[in-house]
Amino acid sequence: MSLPTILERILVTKREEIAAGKARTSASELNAKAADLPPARGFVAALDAAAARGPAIIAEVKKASPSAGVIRADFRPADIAAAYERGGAACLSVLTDEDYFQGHADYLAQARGACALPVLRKDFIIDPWQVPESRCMGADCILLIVAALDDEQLHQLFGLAREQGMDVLVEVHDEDEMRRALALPDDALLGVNNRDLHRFVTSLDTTTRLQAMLPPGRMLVTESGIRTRKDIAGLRADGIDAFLVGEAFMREDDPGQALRQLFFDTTEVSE
Ligand SMILES: O=C(O)c1ccccc1NCC(=O)[C@H](O)[C@H](O)COP(=O)(O)O
Repeated sequence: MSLPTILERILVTKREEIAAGKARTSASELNAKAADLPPARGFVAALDAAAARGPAIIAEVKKASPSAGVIRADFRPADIAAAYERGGAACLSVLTDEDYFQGHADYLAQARGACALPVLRKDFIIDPWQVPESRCMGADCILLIVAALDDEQLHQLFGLAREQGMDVLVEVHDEDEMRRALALPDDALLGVNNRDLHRFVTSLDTTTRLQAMLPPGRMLVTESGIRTRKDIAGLRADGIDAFLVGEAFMREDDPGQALRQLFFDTTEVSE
């Protein structure tokens, strides 16, 4: 019998966390609270606007990960968000999972409160209860990981998020998942995660391979393992407009400056 993947382990914990959350706050309470909130910031609109000028960057606020352990010990989400905005990010991604990423719902609120950028809640959304929960946290966009959902759940969660005014980043790892994602309405933002969830290794070729399945002109976000200007030049040459980057920024003293240098500095560097 093969060992469970990290995703399978995360989902076991997530189901327990959701059950505990539901015992504290009902879906109807969350829905009532969400109905009183101001409109979400347009996540896809911000990416589209940025992509019209150059690469569109989703900059991730990430303290730790299962593959890397603690990435940034001095972790101040508000300062990081402000730095990312100065550095030219189009949007933010904030990890809210506590057990595997040392994230927190408060980090999303702190990051969003420190800038004007739309914010993705990067977590493992598998239950309808988490949709208004995300909206109440301040999320402008949620992540749906195709590998974690059957088709019925995928379409249901997508529809609920759109009803609540949030955008949705739909993440795939392979051809079969991409086919399933393409069956969603066209306003689904598609992302390819380059990280293999069995071995943790990242391969940017995954993006190149799966991008070939998209209709021309459809935006694709490449996620994970983007570290160098050479990586970016290769993906740009393949027509990729949108990049989700965490670790490469978070290991630097000034993550915003790191973003600017990696994506927008025109000075030559040898890599
Ligand atoms: O980062 C991990 O170790 C990880 C493990 C299992 C599931 C998801 C994981 N990461 C979430 C992400 O998708 C990344 O945080 C995001 O794409 C940024 O990646 P990177 O630039 O490599 O930090």
